[in-house]
Amino acid sequence: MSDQRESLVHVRGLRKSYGDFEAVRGIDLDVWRGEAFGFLGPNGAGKSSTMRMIGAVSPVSGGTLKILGLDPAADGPAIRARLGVCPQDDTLDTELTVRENLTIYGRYFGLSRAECRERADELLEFVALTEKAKVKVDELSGGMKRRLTIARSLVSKPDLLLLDEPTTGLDPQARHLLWDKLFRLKQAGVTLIITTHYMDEAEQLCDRLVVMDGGLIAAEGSPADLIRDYSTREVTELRFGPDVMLADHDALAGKVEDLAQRIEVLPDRLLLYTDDGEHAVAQVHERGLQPAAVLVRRSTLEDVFLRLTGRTLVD
Ligand SMILES: Nc1ncnc2c1ncn2[C@@H]1O[C@H](COP(=O)(O)OP(=O)(O)OP(=O)(O)O)[C@@H](O)[C@H]1O
Repeated sequence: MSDQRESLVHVRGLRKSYGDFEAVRGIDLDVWRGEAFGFLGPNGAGKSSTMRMIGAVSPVSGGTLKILGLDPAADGPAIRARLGVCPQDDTLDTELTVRENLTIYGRYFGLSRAECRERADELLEFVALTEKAKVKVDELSGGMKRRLTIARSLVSKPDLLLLDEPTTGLDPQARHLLWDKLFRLKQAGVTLIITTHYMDEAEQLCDRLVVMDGGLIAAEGSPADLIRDYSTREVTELRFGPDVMLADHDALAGKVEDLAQRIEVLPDRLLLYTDDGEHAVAQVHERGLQPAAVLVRRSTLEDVFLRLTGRTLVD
């Protein structure tokens, strides 16, 4: 059967070096039209380096990269004209009003003044900033600035939108509002590529993602696939005070390890990976263990990451 999907970003053996240091060490992936694709990984994993190469603003050190079917070494300007980019740091013009930030960008993309005004109004409404149109950017909250940056990246009606850690530094309410906007864009058919070190963000937004660590891809799949392949249905957390854990680390782990398919020992908790959390809890009590708190929860991408790398995502 032939593959009907259109690869907007085609990556094979991609590498990025800074001097002697290799930040991206040979990765393979495809981003298909219409999906929301995520790069999940801790600080320094190589997500931004990969994103900058996909944005055609940082040269490739090795391997193959095609963006919208074009080679960034030869067709950088043509690629950049067709992408929307929302960088990690806000790069808005603080001297200008909210609206002017959009209209100026429209002019840059060759829209007429009337088209710029129309597009700016449409986008301000989409990101819920119509009431702030005449305000200077300096006066906006962090969440509003992020929404304006996203609006700006949409001025040229791109097929592919790159978002580098879109919600880092935002409060929970601002994050949820932004997720809602990104979700609507996805529904409208915009292909999204998102880097994040928040597992909940990856779970909420991404159809498919790669877990990156140390410049390599540790795993790839949908959030549900990754959880199925690399974790159990449930996780039982046994929380202890730090003093107990430090003193009885191995002894505690030894008392419960046969109850689970896998256990993880964290500074304040033991994690028991089993499909039946309630059963594990009953056994723990039967064995006379007295954790300060017990929690049975479903597995998340954080558990996948811990399994793959032995580390938590946000240390
Ligand atoms: N311009 C540069 N020169 C030298 N080293 C760099 C440069 N940019 C990134 N690095 C290094 O490359 C590694 C990967 O960085 P990168 O920013 O791609 O990771 P990341 O996964 O995006 O992390 P973060 O979440 O912190 O942005 C890090 O060790 C970083 O210090």
